[in-house]
Amino acid sequence: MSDSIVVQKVSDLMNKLTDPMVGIPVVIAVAVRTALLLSVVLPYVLDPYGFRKYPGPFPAALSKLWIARQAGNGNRYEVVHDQHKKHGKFVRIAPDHVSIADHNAITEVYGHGNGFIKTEFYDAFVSIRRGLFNTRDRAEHTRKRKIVSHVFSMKNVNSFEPHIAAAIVELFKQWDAMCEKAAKFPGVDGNSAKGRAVFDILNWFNFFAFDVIGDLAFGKPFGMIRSAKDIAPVKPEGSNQTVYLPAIQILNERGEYSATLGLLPMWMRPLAKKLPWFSRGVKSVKNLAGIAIAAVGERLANPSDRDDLLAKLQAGKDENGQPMGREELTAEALTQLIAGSDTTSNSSCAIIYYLSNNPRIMKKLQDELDKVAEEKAGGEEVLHFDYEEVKSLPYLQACIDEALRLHSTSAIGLPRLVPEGGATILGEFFPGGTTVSVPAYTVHRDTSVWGEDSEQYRPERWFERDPKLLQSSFIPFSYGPRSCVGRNLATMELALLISSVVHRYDIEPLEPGKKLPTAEGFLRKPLEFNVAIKRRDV
Ligand code: HEM
Repeated sequence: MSDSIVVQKVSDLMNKLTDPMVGIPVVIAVAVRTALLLSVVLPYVLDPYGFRKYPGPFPAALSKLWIARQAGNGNRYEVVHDQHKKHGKFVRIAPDHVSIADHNAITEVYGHGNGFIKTEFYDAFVSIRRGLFNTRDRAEHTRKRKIVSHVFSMKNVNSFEPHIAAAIVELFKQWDAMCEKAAKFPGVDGNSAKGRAVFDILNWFNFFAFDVIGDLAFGKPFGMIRSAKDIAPVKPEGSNQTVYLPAIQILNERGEYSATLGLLPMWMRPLAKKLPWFSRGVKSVKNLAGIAIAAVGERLANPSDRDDLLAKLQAGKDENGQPMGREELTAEALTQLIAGSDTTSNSSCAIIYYLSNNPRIMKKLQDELDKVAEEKAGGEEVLHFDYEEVKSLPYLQACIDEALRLHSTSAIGLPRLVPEGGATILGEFFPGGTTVSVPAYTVHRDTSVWGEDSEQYRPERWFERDPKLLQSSFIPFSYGPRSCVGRNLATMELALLISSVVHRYDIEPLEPGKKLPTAEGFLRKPLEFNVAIKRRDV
């Protein structure tokens, strides 16, 4: 696009934006318009990063507001994906940000020792104080990561298994009761008439994930499965009173708010927080912190000899032998709650969505699990599996991975700052201080890696294609020094929950073939998934 057309387009835009300034002295209106115009057009025309050559939506080249708007609409991953389909592997999604949809860029952007750090996008996620997830400083991150990665070593994670198993037992008590009721009192409509219990399985997976992380990170489950309610004790910052609030809803609101705020220029953020939509988000951030303050406070006031994540965080020491203080401990426990709850429940929901919509695959997985159950109990009832029994089942793992690939709860390109001196990625030079990202949703659909049917849910592809290539293109937990520290725990939780659910219940979608409705904050979240279930005859 020629520079004069750009100036004209932007000028029209600015005129529209500043129209309401009726009544403001003409001189001021003109000055404001000119300042806005120059701040947007000059960088475009001067092209200091050499980014004008990259295709993408025109407003994205002018201002960060374009990408912030996509995030606010809840489908940034999809809009960026469509741009890549249209333009290829490089797309400019903000004046200083290029999205690179190529698996070969993953190690270059996210790998160890490359010097790329998290951008100021992550500042919008800070509450109480910086935790492992939103710390940007490299030295501070290394210090925290040393303490926390020890907590999630395979040996430690194995000691968490009884807490997960207890939550599965609790969940099945509720589901069994609903199944029994539905079988005894078949309803008049299609599914309950068949003696199936009908419910939104996403809700239950949320209750499950919150109870597990509450149990591990705060010393006891929130009791959501038992009460079948989204409710948790909260001590708002600066208050001594405990109130009860919907934690899952608060977490969702906070994710949407932070993921949008983080895309606005720094100077705009304090102003944006005054707008009604954002001010609700500010409240959610405070309330979420209040959950950690209440829970950690209670645990510290009543020390226990429990062997859980909080105990291990308390015992953890940095390289100087220093443990974390109370505030840091609370912030890290909060980080685990945020990072380890709806990531797991969204993924569990997506896995069951794909399995129940593909009866052939579900049956094949059930056959694999029935064999294990037979070996374990010789025909007696198996309430749930142990990790040792399911961790190496090839088809189970392929079913889980295939759903993580397609759903990608972390779907956006996680933004990283190019280090001083710049970097060359896939032959293209990116100056220091610019932002690059590799979008998981798009990389997970690359037909040259996953096959022409990459949009299909087909676990068999994991046995047919080059395993090295697939693994190097599979980033549900990201990659490198900032990849998911809780991956071992998440892998165990998913394997235990999915194997046990699929073995015990026959699950049908209430509306077969219906697209899973999603909305994206920081994560791509399913909105609901209604199923009709009954106990299997096993
Ligand atoms: C299926 C479940 C999960 C998925 C898909 C997932 C995915 C991810 C991804 C993509 C990142 C990188 C985020 C970024 O760079 O912005 C991440 C980081 C992180 N995850 Fe997970 N996660 C899961 C479960 C968990 C669990 C169970 C925990 C802990 C209880 C956890 C704790 C963390 C933490 C603390 C970080 C920040 C690590 C750092 O910056 O050093 N995650 N996770």
